[in-house]
Amino acid sequence: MAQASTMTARRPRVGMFGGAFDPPHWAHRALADVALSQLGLDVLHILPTGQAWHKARVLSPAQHRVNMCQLAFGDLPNTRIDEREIHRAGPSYTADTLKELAAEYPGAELFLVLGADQLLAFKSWVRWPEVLAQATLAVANRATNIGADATLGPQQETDLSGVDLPFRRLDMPLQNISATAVRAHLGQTISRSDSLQVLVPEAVASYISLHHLYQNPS
Ligand SMILES: Nc1ncnc2c1ncn2[C@@H]1O[C@H](COP(=O)(O)OP(=O)(O)OP(=O)(O)O)[C@@H](O)[C@H]1O
Ligand SMILES: O=C(O)c1ccc[n+]([C@@H]2O[C@H](COP(=O)([O-])O)[C@@H](O)[C@H]2O)c1
Repeated sequence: MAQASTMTARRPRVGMFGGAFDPPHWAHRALADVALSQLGLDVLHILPTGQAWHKARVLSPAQHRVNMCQLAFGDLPNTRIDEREIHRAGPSYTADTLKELAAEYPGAELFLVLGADQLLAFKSWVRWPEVLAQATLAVANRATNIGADATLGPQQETDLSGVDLPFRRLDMPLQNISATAVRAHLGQTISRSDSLQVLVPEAVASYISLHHLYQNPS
């Protein structure tokens, strides 16, 4: 009689990393990179947000953000730029996206990659318990000065000790960059493109310059 195998197959590991990516910057790329290696992902879906119900400003046209994501992340292994939230009608809810990914990868282990600021806001997300039931939160720390202040002053880690949610930490040196600071920099600096490369990958900087993006900061 054949013996039942004691070996269990490894479940595929699928990551989801969503963002406005307006524009994608070096910290986004670093976060995708550490997620791939530290979580041992088989695939990482990068999802530019369609309608960001939680953001006050109007996002740049989706096609620009998708194109910049291709330039920022396209050469990372096992990475897919996933446009589904852009094509979905209505606000982008992560619970919907994870439900779809779970159906597309039956039996897979799902990871949601995010920064510390979004972990602190997590209980404001729509159907957040559903998100938690579907995926492991994988969180990189972020400096406390974010937004337009991101590149200023000394860096201090966000205190996550009071978070009463299960999450896994990603080990990433603090990257003092935000998209808000990139947009502010572009709106204010006279000789812009040279210094931009410390904030965004070179190909993204060239794209921004070619398409005259972010000339009026918001
Ligand atoms: N410097 C950073 N360190 C760690 N995580 C980050 C950093 N910047 C962005 N993230 C994370 O990347 C994801 C997408 O972020 P998003 O596209 O909103 O960029 P942002 O820089 O926060 O943008 P904005 O300044 O326009 O709000 C979020 O989970 C966010 O926490
Ligand atoms: O589903 C929600 O209600 C929800 C609320 C806030 C943020 N998110 C998602 O979290 C990701 C990061 O958000 P942001 O604002 O940092 O770009 C992005 O994929 C958003 O769609 C999702």
